[in-house]
Amino acid sequence: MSKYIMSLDQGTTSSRAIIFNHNGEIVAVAQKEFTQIYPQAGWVEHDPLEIWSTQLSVAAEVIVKAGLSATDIDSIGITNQRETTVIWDRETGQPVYNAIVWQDRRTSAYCDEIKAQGLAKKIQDKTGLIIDSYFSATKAKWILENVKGAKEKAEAGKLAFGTIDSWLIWKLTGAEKHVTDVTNASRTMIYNIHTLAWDDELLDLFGIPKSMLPEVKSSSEIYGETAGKILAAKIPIAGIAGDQQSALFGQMCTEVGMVKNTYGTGCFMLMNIGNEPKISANNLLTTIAWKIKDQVHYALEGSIFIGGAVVQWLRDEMGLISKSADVESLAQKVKNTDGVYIVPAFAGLGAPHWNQHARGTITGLTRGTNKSHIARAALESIAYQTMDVLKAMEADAGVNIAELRVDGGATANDLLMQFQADLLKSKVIRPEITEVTALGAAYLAGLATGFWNSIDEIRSQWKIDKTFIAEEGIDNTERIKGWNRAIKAAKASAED
Ligand SMILES: Nc1ncnc2c1ncn2[C@@H]1O[C@H](COP(=O)(O)OP(=O)(O)O)[C@@H](O)[C@H]1O
Ligand SMILES: O=P(O)(O)OC[C@H](O)CO
Repeated sequence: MSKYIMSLDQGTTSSRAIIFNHNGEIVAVAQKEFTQIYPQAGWVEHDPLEIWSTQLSVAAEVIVKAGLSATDIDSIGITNQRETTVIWDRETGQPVYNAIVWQDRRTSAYCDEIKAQGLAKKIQDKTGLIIDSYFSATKAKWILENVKGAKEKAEAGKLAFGTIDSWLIWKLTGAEKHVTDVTNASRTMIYNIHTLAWDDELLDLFGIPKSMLPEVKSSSEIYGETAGKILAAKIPIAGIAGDQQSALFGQMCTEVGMVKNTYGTGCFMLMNIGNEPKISANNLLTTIAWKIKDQVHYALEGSIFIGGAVVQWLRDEMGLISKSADVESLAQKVKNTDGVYIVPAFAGLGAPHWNQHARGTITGLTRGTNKSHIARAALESIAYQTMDVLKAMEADAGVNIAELRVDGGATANDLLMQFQADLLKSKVIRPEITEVTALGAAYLAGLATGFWNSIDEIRSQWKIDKTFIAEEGIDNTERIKGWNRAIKAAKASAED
């Protein structure tokens, strides 16, 4: 029996490949960043061919790094940045346009239009989603309407639509398989999460021909195998999940009520809500967590567009730090922000505010404000946004969330994690393996091939690195007031 699983983690800023052993431990990692394309304000694109070439090269590299050969790999799990939309020509395999990234806001005005037509409830009831340019449907519509000849070709069945998982599998299988899984489909705004089918009425609304769409599969099954010489052996592809759902699974939030928050470029909090797709009354999304065999699990999700990216902004645009990790020591030089708040609404505000036009805002500046206050306010903004989502989730679920499992790059920051625990008054639990996104997809693949026999077998692999507990006696009333004032200011620019 082969002893390893390879996870391909295609993220917003980099393509990664990680090899895990049977104990769920990391054997090797390879990573490549790729180009972010900003054609105009609010637009974000990726070159699908660069996504493919970086992903393929890290897959080959990680096998060598681990000292293995392709035949040692039992199967591949794929996890990906979600919503990002690729449309390609079935015959030539060439994308007809760059991938339009989840952060891209070009379809905001159209989204406002369909909201004004009163479609919000219908769309949320069917898809679990809140109308926003974040999701794939309006991005696909934009490509079909703005790329010359695309609409006609699509109608003639010559084009294929896919989220990044579909695109990678199409490439990995040598144009054999055009598939996706339920988790990715549930981010498109054209997939009915109750009937588990593409929704004809919504396809009509967005002008997307059904013939373009991938076949929707479960998250854990053998979809196909790598073609020819792509990886020096034919390896089954056996797991797919959008990266946030994959992290929920990798965190082993397999019981109803368990919650994780991933602190990466954005922050994404998901709660397992079991087998019924409860629609949020508090501006959260309902999404599919995974489907294993015939069992569908749903999740409530709060998506925050700018999380760790506010630290990148301090580094790249403000020049206050030279590497992300330096934000902690800079912020630690002051005891508090002295009343300064940053609302990093650089791409509007996601959950629970859903304001496409809000702008990033700094409030509370005084003559004495220095770099450290700004660094601290930037870090705290990640925690405050998380608090807003958690409160909405508690209201929806009617429970007190006493424990939050955390992962992602910014969880390395102890100052942030402690502040988060203080603010939420919940336990913030960081596991030993923070690469849970990749691990989740590896588990899904390994469960399909029999590499692992059951969820019970893998549950014990999840281990705590550190638990952050709120300091006793902290009163958050004043600082939360200040945050709410700052949020108002960020929204005010949209009202004008
Ligand atoms: N020590 C740190 N403190 C705060 N943020 C950090 C730290 N280290 C990394 N980050 C942030 O974490 C993000 C990267 O996390 P990662 O999980 O790799 O994200 P993604 O998968 O979205 O690319 C970056 O936005 C970076 O600024
Ligand atoms: O690539 P990440 O980790 O920033 O995740 C992006 C999310 O999937 C967007 O919904």
